This record gives sequence, structure tokens and C-alpha cells, in this order.
Amino acid sequence: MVIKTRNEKDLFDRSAEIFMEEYKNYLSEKGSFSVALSGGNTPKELFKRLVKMEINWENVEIFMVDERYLPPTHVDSNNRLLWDNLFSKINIPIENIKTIKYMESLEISRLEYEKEVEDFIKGKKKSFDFIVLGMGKDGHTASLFSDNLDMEGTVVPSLEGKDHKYNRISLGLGVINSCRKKLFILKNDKKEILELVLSGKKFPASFVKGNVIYIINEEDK
Ligand SMILES: O=C(O)[C@H](O)[C@@H](O)[C@H](O)[C@H](O)COP(=O)(O)O
Repeated sequence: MVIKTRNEKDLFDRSAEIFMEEYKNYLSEKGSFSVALSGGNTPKELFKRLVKMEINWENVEIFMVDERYLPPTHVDSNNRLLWDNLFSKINIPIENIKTIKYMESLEISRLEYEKEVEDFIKGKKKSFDFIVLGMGKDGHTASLFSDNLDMEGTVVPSLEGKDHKYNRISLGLGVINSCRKKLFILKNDKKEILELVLSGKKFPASFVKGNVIYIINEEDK
């Protein structure tokens, strides 16, 4: 489903409402809500809204979609983004936050997170209740780029490439597709790549399937 909003304000207001609707549904259905959050620039405006909403964060478990292999204090770290804009502003028990840790090597960080994700999804029919995704103008999503060697593992390494800085760690496609609902939040500058993805051209983002919402604003800002 594609939702078109007028401007960026409406894009993020509506995205926050969708988050809230999902949270409420799962809270009444099973008493908890699990969500995986992307980094990059776009989700900041969503986080600004979420911190003001009436959410009982004790019932929410938050996972990361991906991370650059960087110390958490680095300005391009998604950990930093999440701590500064969300975790530090909400009342969430620390054990409900599952981050990708910066450890001795990329592989050790990947394995540690993979174990965390596998422990969580073990025995469940689906992985997370909800995932917030972004899309690059090159059609990547999470840290799944066209040159990734493995997109299917639970948590996969993603090596620095010509057009993307840093080695990274990412949820794999199987886990992403197994989320109950996927929300791509796209500012208007992603309209061309969204059209290509929707027309069936093959980019990593095109392989995200099943209960997908793409939300995008029509005006430039
Ligand atoms: O950590 C990240 O950067 C992401 O998870 C990545 O997939 C992002 O969602 C897209 O690159 C879009 O990024 P923007 O929102 O900054 O355009």
C-alpha cells in the first residue's frame, strides 16, 4: 500500500499514528509490542513525535534494523541517533532495548546481535510486530546494498562499498520479511526510486514483501 501525504509534517504525523495504531493493536492482543527501528536521517522526526505520545514503553521491545561498525559515540552511529533522539527521552527499561554493539570485530558484533535476534524470534511465527525502514536513492534498505554477498542470514555483514561508507551490520531479508508489518518512511526526494521499486525493478528494497506500507509526501517539503 502506498500512502501519499501532502507535506513532510503530515508524513511524520501519519507515520507516528501508524506506529501508535500498531502498538495499541498488539498491546490489546498480546500485551506487548516489538519493533525494529532504522537509522539514517528520516526517522528523527518520527522519534520526536513518539517521545510525546502515550506509550507504555515497559511493554515495548526495540531492536535495531542496522548499524555502522562504529563506536556508539560516533556522529554516524545509529546507536547514537537512537539514544539521543529516543531512548534518552522515554521511560523504557534498559533490558527492552536491543542494540547492535560495537565489539572487537565486525563479526563478533554481528554474531552477538544475531544471537539476540534469534533468541527473541525462537518459537515465534513472525519476527517483530513492526519495522520502520528507509530507502536509499540506490534502492538499498536497512544495510542491504546491491553488492551485499549475503542478504538472507538472520543478521548479515555489509561491507563498505564505493557509494556507502563504513562496514555495517544489518537484519537480513528473511527477518525483515517475517515482520508483521513493514513501514517505509520516504521523503519526497525518494519518489523516483520508489517508482522503480514499485514497477518491479530489482533493488534490495524491492525484495521486502508482505504487508508493506510505503508512505511518502507529495510536496517538496
Ligand atoms: O542506517 C541507515 O542509514 C539505514 O537503516 C538506511 O537503510 C536508511 O534507512 C536509508 O539509507 C535512508 O536514509 P535516510 O533516511 O537518511 O535518507
